[in-house]
Amino acid sequence: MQKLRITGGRRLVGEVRTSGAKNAALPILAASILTAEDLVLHNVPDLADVRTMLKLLEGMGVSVKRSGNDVTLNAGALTETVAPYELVKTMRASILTLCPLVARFGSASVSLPGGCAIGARPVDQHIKGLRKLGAEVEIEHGYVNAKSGRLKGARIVTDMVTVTGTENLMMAAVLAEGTTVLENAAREPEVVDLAVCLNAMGAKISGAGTPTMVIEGVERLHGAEHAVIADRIEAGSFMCAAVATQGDVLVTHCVPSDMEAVIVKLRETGATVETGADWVRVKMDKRPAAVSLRTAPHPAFPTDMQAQFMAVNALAEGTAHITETIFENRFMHVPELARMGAKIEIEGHTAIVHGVPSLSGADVMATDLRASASLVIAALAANGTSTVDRIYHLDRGYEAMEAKLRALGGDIVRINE
Ligand SMILES: CC(=O)N[C@H]1[C@@H](OP(=O)(O)OP(=O)(O)OC[C@H]2O[C@@H](n3ccc(=O)[nH]c3=O)[C@H](O)[C@@H]2O)O[C@H](CO)[C@@H](O)[C@@H]1O
Ligand SMILES: C=C(OP(=O)(O)O)C(=O)O
Repeated sequence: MQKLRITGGRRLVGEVRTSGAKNAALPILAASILTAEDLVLHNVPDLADVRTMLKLLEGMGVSVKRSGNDVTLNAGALTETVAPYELVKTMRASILTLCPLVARFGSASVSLPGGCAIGARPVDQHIKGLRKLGAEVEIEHGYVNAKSGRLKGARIVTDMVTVTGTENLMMAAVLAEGTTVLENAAREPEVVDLAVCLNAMGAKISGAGTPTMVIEGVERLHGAEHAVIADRIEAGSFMCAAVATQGDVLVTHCVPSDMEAVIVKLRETGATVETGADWVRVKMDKRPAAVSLRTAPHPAFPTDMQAQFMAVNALAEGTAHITETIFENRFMHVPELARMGAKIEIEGHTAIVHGVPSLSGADVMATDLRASASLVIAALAANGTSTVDRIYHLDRGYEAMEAKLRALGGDIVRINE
């Protein structure tokens, strides 16, 4: 089992390049199903989840050529419209193959992803929306089985803002007959990136990035070339690490305007945050001030940055209230941070973090993707050595994280134990 061994107490200083966004790359890879022509993608991060999505698509008959961060997909010979449980259970984003399969082939059988460590994560809104577009959808033996002729445009209002739901339904609507209006659509930059890619493939989507998207269906999509946007969560994780270690880090190749809520909170810690067109520099020369926050859909503070900010608050001066409104069980990092000396109480959806002057290195266990990042940040700032176990969670979503942190001066190595 691989672990990270981290000896804390070193300021992170230097420059780090942001990778492509996992949460944009995965839906865009699934969009390759929508055309028989080549989809040429750049800036695709090398992550466990990306490898899983490519394996899933290859299993369906999609041809995949990969060279570094460039991937060319061709679904011209796709013959299999089943997403099996064995792959889906390792990556929820597999559900994103459902709507493109139904839209282009009129049938799909995709394993239900089920819950995961952070919450129940149902997909009822995807199913409801797909039915509204005219598909027959049944749940049988743990699979979502869908059938339809050509889908028909409709007005769909989701009960809540759902990122994957918006993405899936966009991919159904692009090939439907007539116009679809998606109300209460997610506004995340990754949703916008998918829309940009789909429009490059010939789709007619307007309003991406607003709560109302209008999608005029077309008969077919064609090939396209697209570069995946920067990973705002990876960039934000490095920014938190800079604050926690009282460092000075220039994060390049990112989109500061996609990270406004995070940048506001970083400034509240007392850090100096400068931004340019595609970079953010975070400088910190003192113990951070405690910063309260509440997660909510974009453009509010992202749930995917909650755990990393918890690590900063664990070391802060004062008490912070962190309220998680998206997932019912996204505080699994709390008991692990406590092993490092953090003082955190949980009351319902809120974690009350009483900052301590220093954390101490300990053996801790990652429970999910962003919890892993939180533990790494805490360990980089702690006195002494920590080991972070179960880093396969981290490898799902961070490209070369330990190499990037080492280049900033962090004492971090991957060990096999
Ligand atoms: C709005 C939001 O912040 N979404 C986050 C969510 O996206 P992800 O797409 O995984 O989750 P959704 O946005 O779909 O879910 C938002 C909320 O709606 C609920 N829901 C969703 C779909 C559905 O059919 N039924 C239903 O009840 C979920 O349980 C959750 O409480 O997790 C990702 C990974 O951490 C984050 O990158 C996204 O920022
Ligand atoms: C939890 C995450 O991913 P997923 O939705 O793939 O589980 C995440 O990106 O933080």
